[in-house]
Amino acid sequence: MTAQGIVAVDKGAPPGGDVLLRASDVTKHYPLRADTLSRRRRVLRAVDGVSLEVRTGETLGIVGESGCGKSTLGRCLVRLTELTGGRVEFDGQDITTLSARRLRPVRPGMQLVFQDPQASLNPRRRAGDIVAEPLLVHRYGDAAAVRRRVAELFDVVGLAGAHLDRYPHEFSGGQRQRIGIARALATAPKLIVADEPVSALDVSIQAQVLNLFADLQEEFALTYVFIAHDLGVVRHVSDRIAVMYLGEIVELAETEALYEAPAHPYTQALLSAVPDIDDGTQAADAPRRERIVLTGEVPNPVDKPTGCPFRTRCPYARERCALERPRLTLTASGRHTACHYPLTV
Ligand SMILES: Nc1ncnc2c1ncn2[C@@H]1O[C@H](COP(=O)(O)OP(=O)(O)OP(=O)(O)O)[C@@H](O)[C@H]1O
Repeated sequence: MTAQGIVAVDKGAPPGGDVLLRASDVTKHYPLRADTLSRRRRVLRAVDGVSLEVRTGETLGIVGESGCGKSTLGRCLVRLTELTGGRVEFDGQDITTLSARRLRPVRPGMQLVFQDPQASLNPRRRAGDIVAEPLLVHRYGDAAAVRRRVAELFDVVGLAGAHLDRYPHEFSGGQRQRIGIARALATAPKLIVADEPVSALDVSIQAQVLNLFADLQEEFALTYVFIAHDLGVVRHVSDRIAVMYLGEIVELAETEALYEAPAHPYTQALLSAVPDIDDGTQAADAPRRERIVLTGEVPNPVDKPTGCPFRTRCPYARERCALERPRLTLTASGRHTACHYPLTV
């Protein structure tokens, strides 16, 4: 157990499986009302040119401060949000522009678990009906088969014996999230995008739900995209981590490499704000991180800085950073970073 009560999951080397999900230059821009004076159409760049791959069986963590576009990206990846540009391939199929009818057989394979089980479960529906819904939508079988499957799913998420005819408010927060997970598992997905699945829960419950995610991954060979703002949480579940800032990925690396030697100044600053967690693996004389306090506000995604999006807060910014947008590129140490002057090469 760590100081946070989270059992450290040894993920070992990231599975070198096939690519299950590939995002290429994904953008999601929200148009704002036209400015009456200039008549300029302004857009909010929630996701701004994201490319990434998720391999079968791995967990890709996505971290970043509130508003950086994590949820929007997660929804784009499973096409719950229409993309403004770019492309998403899932299981070898380009799903970017599939019609609702053509998307229907693809949907069971990719599911979303939401942050707030209170808000994402219909309060007027019984727990059993909530979990049965995707089975009915995707015509799983007759009523008896659906009932059996629902009972099996409750068992799988650790709610064996729970009253299926109770309403969400009759369950605890952790139990409600287990119901959300059971609903996501109902259609036997390959991919689960979990959007801050534990941030609404007490710390002691967080550990249990994170361990459930780990067990389910092993049992059902699941692939996860795990979105969180909490770097401590994401470290314990992820094989690789993508760090987002203002709608862009600024660094993508294997978890330990990222924590040991961040290449992007933003990652370095984020990590420096995380208290060192004693999970028994650190040497007693291991150096402590120096806290880097970023000055200035996160810029508005409507008026992003020219060049590097982070340059207005970057302690190392130089002239080139204002002129040229750095692309996410592979460095010699095997990580991807979008920085003209990475800290680790
Ligand atoms: N439907 C929408 N219409 C307009 N703007 C939106 C919409 N959804 C999100 N945004 C904006 O897009 C940006 C990214 O939001 P998003 O929720 O994806 O970020 P996030 O990193 O998940 O933040 P949080 O952790 O707070 O949920 C924000 O500036 C947000 O205000």
